[in-house]
Amino acid sequence: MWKLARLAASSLRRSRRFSTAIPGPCIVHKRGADILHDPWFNKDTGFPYTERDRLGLRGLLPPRVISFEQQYARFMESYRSLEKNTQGQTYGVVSLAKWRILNRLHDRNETLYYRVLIDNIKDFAPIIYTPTVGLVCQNYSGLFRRPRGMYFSAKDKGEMMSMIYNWPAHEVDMIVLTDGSRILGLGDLGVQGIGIPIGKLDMYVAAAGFNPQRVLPVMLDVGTNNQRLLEDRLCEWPFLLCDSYFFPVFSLLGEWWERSPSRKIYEDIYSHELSLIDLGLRQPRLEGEEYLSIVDEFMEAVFTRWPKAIVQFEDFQMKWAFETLQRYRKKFCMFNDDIQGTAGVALAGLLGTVRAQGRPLSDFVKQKIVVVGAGSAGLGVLSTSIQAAARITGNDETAAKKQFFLIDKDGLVTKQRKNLDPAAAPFAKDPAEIDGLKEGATLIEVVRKIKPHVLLGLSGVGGIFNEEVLKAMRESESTKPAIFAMSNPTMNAECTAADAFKHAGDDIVFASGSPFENVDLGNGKIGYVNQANNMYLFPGIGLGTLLSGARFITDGMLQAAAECLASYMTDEDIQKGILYPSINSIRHITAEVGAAVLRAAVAEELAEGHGDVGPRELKHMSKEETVEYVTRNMWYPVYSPLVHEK
Ligand SMILES: NC(=O)c1ccc[n+]([C@@H]2O[C@H](COP(=O)([O-])OP(=O)(O)OC[C@H]3O[C@@H](n4cnc5c(N)ncnc54)[C@H](O)[C@@H]3O)[C@@H](O)[C@H]2O)c1
Ligand SMILES: O=C(O)C[C@H](O)C(=O)O
Ligand SMILES: [Mg+2]
Repeated sequence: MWKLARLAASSLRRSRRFSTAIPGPCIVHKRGADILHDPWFNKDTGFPYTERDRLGLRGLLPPRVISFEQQYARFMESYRSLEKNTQGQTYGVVSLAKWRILNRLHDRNETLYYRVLIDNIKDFAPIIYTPTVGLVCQNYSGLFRRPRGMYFSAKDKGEMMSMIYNWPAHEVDMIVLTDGSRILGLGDLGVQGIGIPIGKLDMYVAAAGFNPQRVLPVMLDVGTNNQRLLEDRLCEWPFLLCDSYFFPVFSLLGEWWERSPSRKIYEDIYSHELSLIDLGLRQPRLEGEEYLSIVDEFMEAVFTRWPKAIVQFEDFQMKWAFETLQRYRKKFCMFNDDIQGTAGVALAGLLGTVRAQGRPLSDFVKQKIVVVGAGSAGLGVLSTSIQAAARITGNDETAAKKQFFLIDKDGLVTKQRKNLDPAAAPFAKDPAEIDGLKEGATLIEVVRKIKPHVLLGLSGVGGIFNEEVLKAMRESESTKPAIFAMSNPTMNAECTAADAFKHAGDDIVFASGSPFENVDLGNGKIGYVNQANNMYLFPGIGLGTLLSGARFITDGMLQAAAECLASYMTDEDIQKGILYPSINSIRHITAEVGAAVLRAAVAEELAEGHGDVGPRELKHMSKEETVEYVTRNMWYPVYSPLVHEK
């Protein structure tokens, strides 16, 4: 099946790439230079002469017409030479340089950008998405050149219903929204968190074929509690306003400069282009009702203008992640990716680890799983996995819960915990169940005592699966212990792939949220690295929901997505420790996931249809026809003839 999937994916790519079919026209309401400056329609030197005439472009471009294929080759050539020229430089310098060259293309010509992204997704996903997107967010104010998406701030209260009409597209299918309060494992980055919705939506376009003209990244700026951003270094050190090229001049000031507190800041700015001015509101985050009233107003505005849009909540701190999910999930078409998308991807991986041991899925309930991190992601994984275990055995959730152990920053979570977080309470252990372990037991104590089959990290703390913990996993009761270091970005991963294989042994299954290279174990053996990242599900959840026309995203639809991913891999691959498909076939897996979500919506009688395809037609589609329908509806970047209409 896996081979078939790959073949299908590559033949889809090939046929599209060399297709001679003439794409349908695209109506534009602008002419001349306005078109050249609009990345949705711009073709750079690719405008044919007839189009140059029709659109008033004659003379605005050099005379030679360059084909799409030539433009593509030219871009890839510059990208490869940038790779060559930055060899030996630090990760930060190289990856930001790569991000910049891609971002410039994104800002100029989206058709070409998405084509190079789709065709080179394995190389480019780590740049436009995790992990580089984390570095981009950290430096966003400094990297900012052109706005992308929309910004709604606490200052816009009462205005959002009209502001939403400032967005130029008539239709929007998918919105990714953040308030910047928990960006990957990097904490509160305020307005700079906008990089995350942009990166997620790039994946929506690349993996699910959303039309880039119908997606919208949104930042809800309600302030920040990040002291560094609040202090706004520009105001503290006004003389730093001068251009960074003056840095060498400052160096001439000798010892005074050496001792100056500004020096470090200036060096940061000079060497990494760090921002001097944060672009967000300089106020502490709104809390309580004030906060919720802003989100309420935004949601009302969105669904008033685009009643069929879908909103993905992304990287909200835990308290608001749970609260907003409960508040809106039965009112609007929305989901929280960190809670629900992550849970499905993790569950698919956990079921894979049972198969990797050559055991039937019913043995899932016999696996002992330690989850490290009791935040939105960790708790989402726990509740979804417990529900799945209960379904598999037909037992109730109380029985299923016994196999899971939860650890947070204060150690093992038990019912004896003072100020136990209500969200974590359902997973807190009874002292009678933990046989000798105490409330707050450390990670190493828990691993030594429990000898878990799986150690799964969603703590955001880099390196906490240290040598001692990984070595203790050698005593696991599993024949193939699994280590999931799911925190992002790379620096925040609980361990590296190399360390996991080195300390826990060659016979483990390894997955991480950010990509690592496979590990050479010697003697021709390879330690496979899986990327357990919600990117395997959110694009399909969004696409399946859109095409079904469902007004809500139910647990049943999410469960269908997770089950589809879990059954995607062959036993042969799973035995090798490969739990998820290669990112190269992300469009194929997304079509399957999208179809599964759509069918679940149909089964729950929620599907209202999309475009010309009504609920009855959806209902009568076979499984294969649904996959084909979803695939056919994926946007693919080709230059369409532009037709001007006033
Ligand atoms: N791979 C993926 O698809 C994926 C998806 C979602 C989140 N994540 C990552 O998971 C991490 C956590 O996300 P979140 O939304 O749950 O964050 P969160 O802030 O809501 O939760 C973090 C949790 O980790 C716990 N923690 C902190 N220090 C700890 C320590 N030393 N030992 C044990 N636990 C500790 C905290 O108590 C808290 O419960 C982030 O790095 C994020 O990037 C990955
Ligand atoms: O953004 C990612 O790469 C995954 C996840 O949503 C996260 O918050 O870490
Ligand atoms: Mg996230």
